[in-house]
Amino acid sequence: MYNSTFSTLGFGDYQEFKLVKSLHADLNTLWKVFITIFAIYLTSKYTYRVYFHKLSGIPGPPLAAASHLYEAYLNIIADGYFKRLLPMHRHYNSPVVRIGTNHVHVGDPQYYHTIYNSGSDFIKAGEIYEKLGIDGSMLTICDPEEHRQYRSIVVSLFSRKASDDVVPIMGREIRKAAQSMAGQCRTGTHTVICRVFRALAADMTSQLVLGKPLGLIDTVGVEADHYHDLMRSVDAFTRITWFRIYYRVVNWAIISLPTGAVNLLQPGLIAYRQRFEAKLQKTCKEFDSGKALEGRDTLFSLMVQSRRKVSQQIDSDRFFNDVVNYIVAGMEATSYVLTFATYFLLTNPACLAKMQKELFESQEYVERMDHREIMKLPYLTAVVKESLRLSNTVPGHLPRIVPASGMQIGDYHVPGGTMVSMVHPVVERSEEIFPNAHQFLPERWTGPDSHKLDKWAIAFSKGRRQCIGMNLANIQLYMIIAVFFCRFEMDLFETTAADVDIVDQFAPIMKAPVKIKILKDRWAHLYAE
Ligand code: HEM
Repeated sequence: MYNSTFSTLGFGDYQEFKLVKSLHADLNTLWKVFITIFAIYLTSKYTYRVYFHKLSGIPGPPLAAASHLYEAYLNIIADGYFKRLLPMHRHYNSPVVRIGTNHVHVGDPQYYHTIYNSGSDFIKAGEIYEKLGIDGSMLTICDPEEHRQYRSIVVSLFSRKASDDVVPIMGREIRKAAQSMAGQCRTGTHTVICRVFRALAADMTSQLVLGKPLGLIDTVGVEADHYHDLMRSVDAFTRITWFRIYYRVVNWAIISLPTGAVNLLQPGLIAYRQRFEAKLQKTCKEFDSGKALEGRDTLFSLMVQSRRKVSQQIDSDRFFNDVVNYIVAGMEATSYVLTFATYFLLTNPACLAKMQKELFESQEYVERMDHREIMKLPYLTAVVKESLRLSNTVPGHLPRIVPASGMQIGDYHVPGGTMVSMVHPVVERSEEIFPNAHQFLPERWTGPDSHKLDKWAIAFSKGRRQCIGMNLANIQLYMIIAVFFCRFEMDLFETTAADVDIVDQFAPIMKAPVKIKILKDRWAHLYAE
């Protein structure tokens, strides 16, 4: 009878019921043991990291010291860890705070040059840079000797002279962009200005690095929203940058994606890759057959010539990552500063009027796009410097590793091997260095003592790891601001201060795009058809 009862319950007989019951009890016990061990493990880890770790004497939020999840939450879900850092220094009243298990942040500008200047022994932190998913790109090379060798191969591409040589093509491209915006002026439509700047900057970077513009500017005015595939791809890439950094599996998963999925997520990227690979192969073949490489140097020719022996293979994945890094760094950083400059000028009519007066008085140079003369204009120079200062182009930490001897910060000794960072606003928003630091005041760069501030102009970073594209970026900033503001009377369109607040995706992303309307084309008569 018992057995029939057990069989109605789904068991063969009483013995089987007992067996399953004891198994169930064993599993329950096992589960409890597992949870207890796990809780002990977490508690000891927490206790060790917060109270006994070599950085435990440095103030900071205990959760940040205990786990990377604190930082991951703020970077992935909230607006970005960088927004919490300056308040943290105030809260703990300390020049150094512990912001991760093995990571401190310095909040006193006097240490900036120790960490980032030439001659500094603070090397880039591989823990962050090597996880960006762009292995082989200059930005991610952390070993100082490897970086020195690589940079010496390509540095001539980015010299002031090489950047000057790009100016005639830059002038042509700026004219094209301005013409398409003039068209919008006639139809009364608004422009998402960062997309025009992104197109210009991507084309200029590829002209400098690859010897030819990618042609993005030709789509401005053709595509209604100017949202080129390359921009979509870059946006898709940056959206997951923090996931890549914290969870390696994401990088692995992306590499393993089938072509169709990559095309969907990052439109056009595979086509670019094929194009660059074909060009690289062609350059290799030409060089290997003893043919002299013609024309101006490009990344292709320099990389091919730098191989230790003829026919040595170039790792195409790493080469492609390097190309992508140049284009993305050039496109995003430059367009971002230009967008901010536009916003600052359109919300500060007195500064705009002062700059325009100077531009109108030099209109012949601006029309001719004579960059040497344009770059001498004092108020425009001040506008460029102030826009660079306030736009916080690299919101992330720029982490470095403290050398073996350690570092003294105020009363605290930071041991060698610790990751140390300093976000740019520590310097760029310092009231001691830049009084009324949150205001857009180009005048601060024009006074008799203003040259002393140049030491604190750090938007491109300093030292050996300073931005290699600085010359090109500067020329673009001057030329584009000069031409657009001399030619057009513009106004913001449905754009507020909240829109230009930024989210840190390793690159800064504005909460909403800056939109403008062109009210008047002052040069319409020059370009009348
Ligand atoms: C206004 C525009 C720009 C700003 C504010 C800017 C800013 C910076 C900063 C702060 C760094 C240091 C990053 C770090 O230490 O992790 C950097 C590095 C770099 N930038 Fe730029 N950048 C700009 C434009 C460009 C352009 C136009 C290019 C390419 C042509 C470029 C290519 C690079 C590269 C390759 C690096 C890595 C250099 C190295 O590690 O040696 N950037 N940039």
